[in-house]
Amino acid sequence: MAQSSPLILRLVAFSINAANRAGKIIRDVWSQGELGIVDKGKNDLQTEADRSAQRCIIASLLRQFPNITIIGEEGSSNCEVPSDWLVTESDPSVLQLNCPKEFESVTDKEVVVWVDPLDGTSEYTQGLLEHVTVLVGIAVGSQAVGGIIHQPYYGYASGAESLGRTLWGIKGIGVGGFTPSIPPANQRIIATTRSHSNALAEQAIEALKADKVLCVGGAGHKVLLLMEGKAHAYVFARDGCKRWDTCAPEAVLEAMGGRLTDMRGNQYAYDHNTYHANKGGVLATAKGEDHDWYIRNIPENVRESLK
Ligand SMILES: Nc1ncnc2c1ncn2[C@@H]1O[C@H](COP(=O)(O)O)[C@@H](OP(=O)(O)O)[C@H]1O
Ligand SMILES: [Mg+2]
Ligand SMILES: [Mg+2]
Ligand SMILES: [Mg+2]
Repeated sequence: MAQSSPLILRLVAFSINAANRAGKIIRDVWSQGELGIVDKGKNDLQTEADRSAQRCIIASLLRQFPNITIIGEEGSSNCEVPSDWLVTESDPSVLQLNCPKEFESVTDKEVVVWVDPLDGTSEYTQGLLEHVTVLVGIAVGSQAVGGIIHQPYYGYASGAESLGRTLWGIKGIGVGGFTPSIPPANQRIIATTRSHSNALAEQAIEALKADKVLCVGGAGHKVLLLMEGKAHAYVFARDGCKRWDTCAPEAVLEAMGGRLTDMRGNQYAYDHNTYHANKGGVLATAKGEDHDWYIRNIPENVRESLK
């Protein structure tokens, strides 16, 4: 790995390959058919794919970057992994990028990596495989700066021979791995949960008077819809999402010019001392959308309940 590249570029470049490797593990677990489903709480599923993908990503990252803080959804993991799970290479094109001045001298101590090894677990167990993503978010201080969204089953529905794609973004640089697009004018398409709704979340969707509501799985997948021009906003007006769900999506979306906040317009903090729960809900809007319009039109009682 080019040691001369700034840490933030090395982390994104390496995490692209780690997320790809985790995506292959997710496909292998699915095709072997033994999902090993556990409910961690209430409607909070974990499978062998979540566990193994997390071990792959964290073991690989820790070998390359032993002094950074890593927080993974599936808790502390055994880092003794099969040797073919250990990633050692980085994406060469990201290492060559020009790093924004403000991130040039970021050190290990300032970095937190938030890992969601499989986002959209509920949909994965139901065979809605294109909703699944692998999320690696890189925070500097409290800010989400870099993100990787790997979609292991991209191309599955169209019968593509080679599956998967990896999107990345770095604030101040931009995005890669896909063709950014903005959603159509004069329409409002809202993406929301299909497996974790409640009365509050429904009330918010109702109030926004969408032309179309897309109920789909995964925080990564919903933000992907915003970045490909298929939805204008992602609205999740309840608790339940966590920092590992939003760190990577926030960084990639904002690197492209969109926004991700809680339902009151506040950004989440991603430093190592922060809470994990996104108690204020999730409101993300595509590039060019009026984020504040959505905040103004969320009923006051909903915003008040999500403090
Ligand atoms: N009430 C809840 N309990 C547990 N996890 C929740 C939740 N609400 C949302 N999430 C998590 O937030 C992510 C996006 O949710 P959704 O797909 O419903 O929009 C999913 O991440 P994971 O699949 O990584 O757990 C989901 O499990
Ligand atoms: Mg989960
Ligand atoms: Mg998730
Ligand atoms: Mg997950």
